Amino acid sequence: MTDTPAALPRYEDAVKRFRIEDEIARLHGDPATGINAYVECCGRYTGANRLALRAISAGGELREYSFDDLADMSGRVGTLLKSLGVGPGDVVAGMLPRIPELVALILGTWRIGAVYQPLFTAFGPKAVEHRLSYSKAKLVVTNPTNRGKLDEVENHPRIATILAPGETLPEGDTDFRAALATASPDREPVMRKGSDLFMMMSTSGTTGHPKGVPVPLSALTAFGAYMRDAIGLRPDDVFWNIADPGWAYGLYYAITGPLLLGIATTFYEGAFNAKSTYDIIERLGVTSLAGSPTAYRLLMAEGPEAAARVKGKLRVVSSAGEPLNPEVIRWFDAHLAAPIHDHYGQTENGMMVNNHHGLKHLVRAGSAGFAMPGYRMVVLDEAGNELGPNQPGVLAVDIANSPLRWFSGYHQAETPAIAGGYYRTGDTVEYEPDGSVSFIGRADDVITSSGYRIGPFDVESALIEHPAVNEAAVVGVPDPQRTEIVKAFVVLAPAFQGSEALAEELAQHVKKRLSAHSYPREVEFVSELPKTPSGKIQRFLLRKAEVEKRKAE
Ligand SMILES: CC(C)(COP(=O)(O)OP(=O)(O)OC[C@H]1O[C@@H](n2cnc3c(N)ncnc32)[C@H](O)[C@@H]1OP(=O)(O)O)[C@@H](O)C(=O)NCCC(=O)NCCSC(=O)CC(=O)O
Repeated sequence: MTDTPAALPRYEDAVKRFRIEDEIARLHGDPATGINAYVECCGRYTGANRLALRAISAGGELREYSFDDLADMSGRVGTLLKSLGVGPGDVVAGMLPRIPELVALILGTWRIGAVYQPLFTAFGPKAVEHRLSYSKAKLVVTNPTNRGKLDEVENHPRIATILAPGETLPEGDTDFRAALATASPDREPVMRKGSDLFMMMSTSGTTGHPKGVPVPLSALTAFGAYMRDAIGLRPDDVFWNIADPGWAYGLYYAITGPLLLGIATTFYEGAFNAKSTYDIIERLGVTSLAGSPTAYRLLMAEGPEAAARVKGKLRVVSSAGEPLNPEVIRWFDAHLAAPIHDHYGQTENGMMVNNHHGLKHLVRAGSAGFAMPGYRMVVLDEAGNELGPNQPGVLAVDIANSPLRWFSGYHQAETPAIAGGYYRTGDTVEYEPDGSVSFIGRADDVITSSGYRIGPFDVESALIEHPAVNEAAVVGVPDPQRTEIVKAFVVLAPAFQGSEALAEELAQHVKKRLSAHSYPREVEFVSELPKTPSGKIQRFLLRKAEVEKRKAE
């Protein structure tokens, strides 16, 4: 290790606060007894009629569930999974909206020592097929809205479907609700090691399809630390993280994190809009809100009158997924009287750089924040040397000196981001002498849109499936609402002519086949794409030209 740069004066402090071994020992008495995520997030809070979940249906009906209710439901899920042949280490996938059964499914999966894989409900068959093929999931649990997509997935595993009254069960499926009604709620948790997996996530990179991110049980320590130190969650908070649990921020910190601390979480089944968000904040008296800047910009766009009715209600607001604009910080202060703090993380390792609501000395307005205690974050040059303040480089985790770090490589795929004792995030940053970090951008072609991380290769692959498309290059272009939007440059097959109708058809094709959130909102037809002499598409040239074009407008 080179000298600790001045940027990280709080690093020793961090190591003292969080040693994974100490934390696991604290939670379990003796690490040799093992760990079970259901016990951590539910089992140990039963018997006190303690609130665990407020679930608001799409129609606005509020139902509350205690940890005891979730223990009962997840026990039944565990029994059902066992009867379907699922055992410790097997993967169970869930493609469900934010309904109480989703929490029961996740906890029940963990209870029997199995691994939960989220499938975002906006995914089309192509995105689902890829994820199920590498995870080798033994079962998918879904609902009728999403069930049809699985028919287009080759070699899909067994399916359990959650039916509403009056809906018919597709042939061969297990009726999830009916099976739970008769299953025993008594299910002894299967204890595992800290290095065993309990989630299988996925994330997009520049090249190839999304890769699996295996999450070991030891990550619970990091998830709890984020909730306590960065979100600053308190027992008296009414907490709502609006992120979808189909992705890391939602699964880690809308479900796992609050339940781990024994604090209730909130689900709203309906689609996001500013009005319903204000309604729910007012109705439940939400005091701690988490979500992405796009969601916050949409709240701003609703105007000060809409904000006025919840002004002063929010104690703290946390923002993740994209850099937070200073304008949002000012607006939240003026119209909601709420401190909104920027937090940074990735599916790999979770949140790592934050303005900590719970640690006031680790806040610097306008910056991305400080390394979370438990992580030693550094900035590296291309050769892998640690840089000092005010020098741009790649943000990285010093593996040996970050006790909360848990990511150790992609599922059955190379992980060039881990090398020389560091994990490189792929984000370009620099830091101030006080250790606060400022973001400059991505060091690769990954697109950040509405807080989602979108891999251009996936979108290009979906476009090329369309008969009109010969070649495609996909880049992120700046957008005031969504940070970036996906733009596709398309070279058409000879028999086709570019038109608005064809652009729309291509967008819809990607939306249906790949995912509703990653379709190109702009399509430009071009005669050729810029390439290197070896034939590699130079996306950065397209992006640069777009940025310049937009500046000139
Ligand atoms: C800010 C938002 C609430 C705004 O929601 P919107 O609905 O306006 O827009 P969107 O971008 O989600 O959706 C784009 C399009 O997909 C559609 N769509 C969205 N969800 C859908 C679903 N479940 N089923 C079918 N369609 C769906 C929308 O209607 C919309 O269509 P149309 O365009 O036709 O209107 C949302 O984008 C959001 O929650 N973003 C945060 C994402 C997030 O959690 N990021 C953290 C991940 S960070 C993380 O986990 C780390 C990592 O990434 O590695």
